[in-house]
Amino acid sequence: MSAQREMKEKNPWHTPVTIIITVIGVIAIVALVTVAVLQNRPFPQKYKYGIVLDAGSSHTALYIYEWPAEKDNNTGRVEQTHSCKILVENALAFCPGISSYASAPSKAGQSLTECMQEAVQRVPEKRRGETPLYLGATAGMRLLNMENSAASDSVFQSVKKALQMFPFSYQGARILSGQEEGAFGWVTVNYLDDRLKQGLETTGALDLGGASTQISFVSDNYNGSESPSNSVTFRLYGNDYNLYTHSFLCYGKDQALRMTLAHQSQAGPGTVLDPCFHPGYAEIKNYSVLYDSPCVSDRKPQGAPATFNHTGNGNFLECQKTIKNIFNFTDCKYSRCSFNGVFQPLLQGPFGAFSAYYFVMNFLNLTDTSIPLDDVKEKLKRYCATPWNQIRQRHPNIKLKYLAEYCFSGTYILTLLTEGYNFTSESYSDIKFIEKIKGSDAGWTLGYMLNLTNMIPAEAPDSPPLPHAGYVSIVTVIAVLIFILFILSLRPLWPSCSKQPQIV
Ligand SMILES: Nc1ccn([C@@H]2O[C@H](COP(=O)(O)OP(=O)(O)OP(=O)(O)O)[C@@H](O)[C@H]2O)c(=O)n1
Ligand SMILES: [Ca+2]
Repeated sequence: MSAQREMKEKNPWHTPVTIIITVIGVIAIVALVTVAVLQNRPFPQKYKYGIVLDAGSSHTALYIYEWPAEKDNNTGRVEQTHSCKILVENALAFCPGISSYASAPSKAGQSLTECMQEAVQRVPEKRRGETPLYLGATAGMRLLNMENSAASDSVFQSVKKALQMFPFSYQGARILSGQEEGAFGWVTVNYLDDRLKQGLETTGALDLGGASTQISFVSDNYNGSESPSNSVTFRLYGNDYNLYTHSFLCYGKDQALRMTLAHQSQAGPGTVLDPCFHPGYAEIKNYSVLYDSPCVSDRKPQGAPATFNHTGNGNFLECQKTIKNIFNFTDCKYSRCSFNGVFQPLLQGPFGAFSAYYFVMNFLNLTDTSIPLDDVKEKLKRYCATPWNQIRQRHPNIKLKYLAEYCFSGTYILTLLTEGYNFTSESYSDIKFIEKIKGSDAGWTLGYMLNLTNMIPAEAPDSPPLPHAGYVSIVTVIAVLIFILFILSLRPLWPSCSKQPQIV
């Protein structure tokens, strides 16, 4: 025992100096790591907000987006946090967009109030003043503007007045061009999929609205020289994109239905036996309502009675034949065309098909594009041939107007994709019917806001060479190494083996 005590007494590690040095070393390392952690600690998340109103032909919807305040310019992080559908029903329009207020413009502004009040609740008070608010109108207002520009101006006046009453930073209300609508839909899809930031192959965008439809994609054999009006170029995160885009006005599903019906009603006044509606479907419809659109107004039959009897006979193949009549496949002055003499390069890459593409195919249980196209047609054939009273019984909760049109809409979608845009049995499986991507709705609104707020930089943003955790780990390792080196440097003071006392 006494030998042990003697050894302890002689051990230089137990001298006050080495103990003090060790304690100071440990304190220094702890202090260094604490400073590194605190200094680089991520700030508590603060968010910024942006609001976009999508004034479509058949409805208006409000979207709120948010992103971390300190990442304004670094993107990849803007997300939709809330959406609100403006629900108004009046006798004239089933679920009207702002263009249906042409005869009572003041109501257009009023119709937005409820969703705007919701937006006020959703955006924290101190952020409201800096939150940009945009309204973009699409094909419904394009058509109204063509038909009656004074009425279109009054609708915008009413909408502007209403929006300016709210505590946001109002940035304007305007009609988007078809090109913008197509291009921003493409930006949204690729942004949400993180394809732009990583420079990955992009996804094409297919948008089917009520009054227009857009197709946008990047094709290696398109540089914009053939048909420059279809070209949109972007530089995003250091990559150049040459996008092909086209918007077909009047080829949204509601206007396409009007055109198809107008074509059929030209056969003679009275009854229209429509293969795109179920057997047993019969409704008296008004000619003036059918022809109340610039898409069909020039075809209005002269001296026709006020109404016609719209009856269905549910025949997919006949329906497809009838729908083909609204496309012109003969005139093309380019190397290749989709339809109506519009240039379209070779289809390329995967496609995301959203809005009515999704609503309709989802209802019909046909969103799975791994099902061969022939089987999809077979299913639709059976669906169209199902009697109207059975369809009504099967879907008691779906509004009759929507329900009656799904056979037409499904057939129109397949016709547009295969005959119009030239998707084949093989390339059909490149299409994905989508509603949302990572919680945000697919559509032009997000791309529009990202563009107007300059939130997608042209060049790849500089990022710190190391992430926070990496930085802290490296500082810790270096500090520990320095400490070990220091201990090693005290080696001469270590007790040597030869001096070890013998225990007997
Ligand atoms: N659950 C839903 C919602 C909408 N629709 C229909 O889908 C079509 C397109 O809707 P939407 O994409 O909302 O069109 P808009 O944006 O209003 O029209 P546009 O883009 O042409 O201005 C409309 O015929 C609408 O009646 C549908 O069948 N089922
Ligand atoms: Ca739309």
